[in-house]
Amino acid sequence: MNQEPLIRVRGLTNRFGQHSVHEDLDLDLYPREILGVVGGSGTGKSVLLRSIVGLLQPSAGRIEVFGEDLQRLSTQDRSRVERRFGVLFQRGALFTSLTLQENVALPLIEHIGLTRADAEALARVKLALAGLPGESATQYPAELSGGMIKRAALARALALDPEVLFLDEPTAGLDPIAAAAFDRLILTLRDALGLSVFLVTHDLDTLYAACDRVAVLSRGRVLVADRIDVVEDTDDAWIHDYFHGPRGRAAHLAAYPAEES
Ligand SMILES: Nc1ncnc2c1ncn2[C@@H]1O[C@H](COP(=O)(O)OP(=O)(O)OP(=O)(O)O)[C@@H](O)[C@H]1O
Repeated sequence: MNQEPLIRVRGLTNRFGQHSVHEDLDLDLYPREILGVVGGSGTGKSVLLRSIVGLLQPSAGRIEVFGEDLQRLSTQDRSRVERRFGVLFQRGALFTSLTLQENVALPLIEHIGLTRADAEALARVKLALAGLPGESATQYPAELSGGMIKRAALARALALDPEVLFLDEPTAGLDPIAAAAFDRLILTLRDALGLSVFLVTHDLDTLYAACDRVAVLSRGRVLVADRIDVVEDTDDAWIHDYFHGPRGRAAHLAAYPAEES
């Protein structure tokens, strides 16, 4: 890509005691791209996400975001940078005792100081943006399907108009139809809002349907980060098993039906 990356990770190292998760890891996220991050269980996908969004202090390395080195910033400047991120965590984490519009309004009240009425009005816009019907605004998470909860969590991640969206396994636990609809929503939001998306996933269909590039984590580093056709052809045992196993082949054929013979 001949653009400057929005996020540049260099030499990232993360260790927990004797356990090394990342060793000298490099990765870039470019403007308006959807980057899928995959790898076996425990390869450090979530730890990488948490390092970038500032929830985890890396053992070593540099993370530049919007041209600024996160580690060199004051706490105040860091939170200014981190406000430009929207994060959807693996377990959705909505407050069960709040309605959807109250959940989404919360960051608007806390971070921007909107009045409750204004925040809830804006929250309803965000819920609509995430594809939820108007009546869902006054519902509680327990009243909703898994797919709707994911959409509500996405609406909350979008509350502060982020430039970069971090999604940790957004389609986990969704049925295939809801998962495919969520993939389309991510694409639509990227196109409409010009977002860049860092998407940790195990979902092969999401990789084919939504991602511009795929980064594979293995043995503490990024083994390859490229278009999916290049990644598929990378000579590595895990990549071979993942992309050329039965599920991988099915996802590939769904994306390229003309190849079916
Ligand atoms: N705070 C922590 N303290 C100690 N070890 C940790 C901590 N956070 C993560 N780890 C370890 O780091 C490794 C990578 O964890 P991580 O959650 O990033 O994996 P992952 O690739 O996202 O896995 P999965 O696909 O199963 O979600 C794991 O071995 C995990 O136990």
